[in-house]
Amino acid sequence: MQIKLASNPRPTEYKSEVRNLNFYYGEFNALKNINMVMHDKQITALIGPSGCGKSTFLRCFNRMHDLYPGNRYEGEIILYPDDVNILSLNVDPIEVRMRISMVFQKPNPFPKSIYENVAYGLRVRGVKQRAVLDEKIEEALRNAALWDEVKDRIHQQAFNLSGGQQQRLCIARALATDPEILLFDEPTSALDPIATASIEELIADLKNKVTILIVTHNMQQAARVSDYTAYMYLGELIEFGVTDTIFIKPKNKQTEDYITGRFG
Ligand SMILES: Nc1ncnc2c1ncn2[C@@H]1O[C@H](COP(=O)(O)OP(=O)(O)OP(=O)(O)O)[C@@H](O)[C@H]1O
Repeated sequence: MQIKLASNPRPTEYKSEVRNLNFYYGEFNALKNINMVMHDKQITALIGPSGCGKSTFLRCFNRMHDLYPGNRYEGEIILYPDDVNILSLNVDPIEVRMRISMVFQKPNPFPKSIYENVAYGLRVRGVKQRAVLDEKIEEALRNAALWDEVKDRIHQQAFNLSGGQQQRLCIARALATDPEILLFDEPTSALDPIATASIEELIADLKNKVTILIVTHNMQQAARVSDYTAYMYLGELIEFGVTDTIFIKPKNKQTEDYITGRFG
């Protein structure tokens, strides 16, 4: 369906704008004509029943699908302020992934020290000076609310950390290279309630620094952390709007049925 955007859109308020996006796994049309905006330094949640296309949509933003043959995009994902269509064949997916980082469902640190995990992306970008690395790593760990817990054992194996700490380490790793957008694919589904609460708190704090798109199965989580919510069903974007409106007074019956647990 066509989503009506603000009548006088001011792109400076947007970090990204999705225009007529279709995505195909081979012949299968997994995303159908999606139109949506992402507001700058705000949190947008993607919700909807299993298989509706949330992860597929999220993965378009860092061109993850390019890694597999037979996948095809149509339409545009515009990144502001420079107005670049990140799906364009002229745009290098590696460039896109420098600007748009992803945190996965299960914490996936590398089999390296805490320090080297966070240093990884910086080293790929050619940062060599020890003082610069030290400074950037401390900043990223502080921003991921992990510094105080690890500062005395920063050269120890990342696998020694708890699940929640490992996920915060993955967030620090993603933050170290100063991305403009952070993508989260169900970042707390493998964590206990206490670790989940600390990650949610962290995500809420991060929006001062970065624009966030988060896929979650957990509607309470979407309601707690996000500013905007998109409800998807069978590859379509059914409704998009301010989170409070979507949860309290959705316009679409399908959204309402899902939110109230009558469906899905
Ligand atoms: N690699 C693939 N090849 C073919 N079809 C796929 C592939 N990955 C996902 N799909 C299909 O695309 C549709 C959307 O899947 P997707 O994983 O994006 O949904 P989702 O909303 O994230 O689901 P969940 O909440 O269960 O993780 C589903 O019908 C799924 O079966």
